[in-house]
Amino acid sequence: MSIVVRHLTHIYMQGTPFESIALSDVSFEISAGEFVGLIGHTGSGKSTLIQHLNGLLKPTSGSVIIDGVDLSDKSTRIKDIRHKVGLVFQYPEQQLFEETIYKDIAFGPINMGIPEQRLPDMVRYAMELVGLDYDELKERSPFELSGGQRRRVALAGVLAMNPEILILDEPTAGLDPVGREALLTMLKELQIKNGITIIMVSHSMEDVARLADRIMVMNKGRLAIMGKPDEVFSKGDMLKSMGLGLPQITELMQLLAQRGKDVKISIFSLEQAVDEILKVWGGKALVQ
Ligand SMILES: Nc1ncnc2c1ncn2[C@@H]1O[C@H](COP(=O)(O)OP(=O)(O)OP(=O)(O)O)[C@@H](O)[C@H]1O
Repeated sequence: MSIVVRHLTHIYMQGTPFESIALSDVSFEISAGEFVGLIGHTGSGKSTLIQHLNGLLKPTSGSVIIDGVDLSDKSTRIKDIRHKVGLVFQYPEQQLFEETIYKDIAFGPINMGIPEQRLPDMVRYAMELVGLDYDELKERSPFELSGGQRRRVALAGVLAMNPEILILDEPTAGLDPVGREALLTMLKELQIKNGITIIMVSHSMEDVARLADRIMVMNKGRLAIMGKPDEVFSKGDMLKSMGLGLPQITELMQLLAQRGKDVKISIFSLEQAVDEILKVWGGKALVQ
């Protein structure tokens, strides 16, 4: 399911003294099955942008076309779009409210009018996708779980509606390192195994560099750069001028290159860096 955004502008409180241009002439396309990282300094327009992708916000001008359907067309049923495009806000676990995990995850499908006999299979499927054991957990209260597990329940609630596009606003915020890693691995698997298109807002250059096929960089309401991680992170000075940095491991490789070492600089993970360093130094100890 493709996403096409054309000349999208969004002005909050237009015509008042509080008017604020949050998005200005933003255009891009995302293909089905891509993992896109969305980065940008605070206030650059990321949240405003993602809320347009499932019709939660309406463009001041320009268009958003999901799978060939223009969300601004009068005939478009926004409810249908919301089932196809799952939006996971920051700290989604704060919106859990049912007494059991089962009821919380079934809430969306019930609202969609899914017949009751199909619900157990849908809830089981969604829980399996996020690595939660259906039989063990379905009757438990979400409030007995750890923060990371609660977030998985919230995510399962969105996945139960079988979205083709999943948009997440800083999904790892507030999780410990183990919880972060597990969640990111799970998202990558959702893309690879289930073919779900993923757009992930993140403040972590490391995470987007490692996971995203392409990265969008927002700056002051405009789409400043969109490209593969190596294209985006080759523009270090431009990123710096927007208050952003490079993944630390990329920076390390660039420093080695600047000091005359013949290393590849488009390196985004520790594993890649170790391989590259061992290749260049022939497996010998680096410090002798
Ligand atoms: N509901 C609103 N009413 C008025 N202005 C808003 C509203 N929401 C956002 N803005 C303004 O729009 C601009 C873009 O905000 P937005 O929340 O989209 O940025 P962001 O990149 O998601 O920021 P952050 O990283 O802090 O979440 C900012 O100048 C912000 O102050």
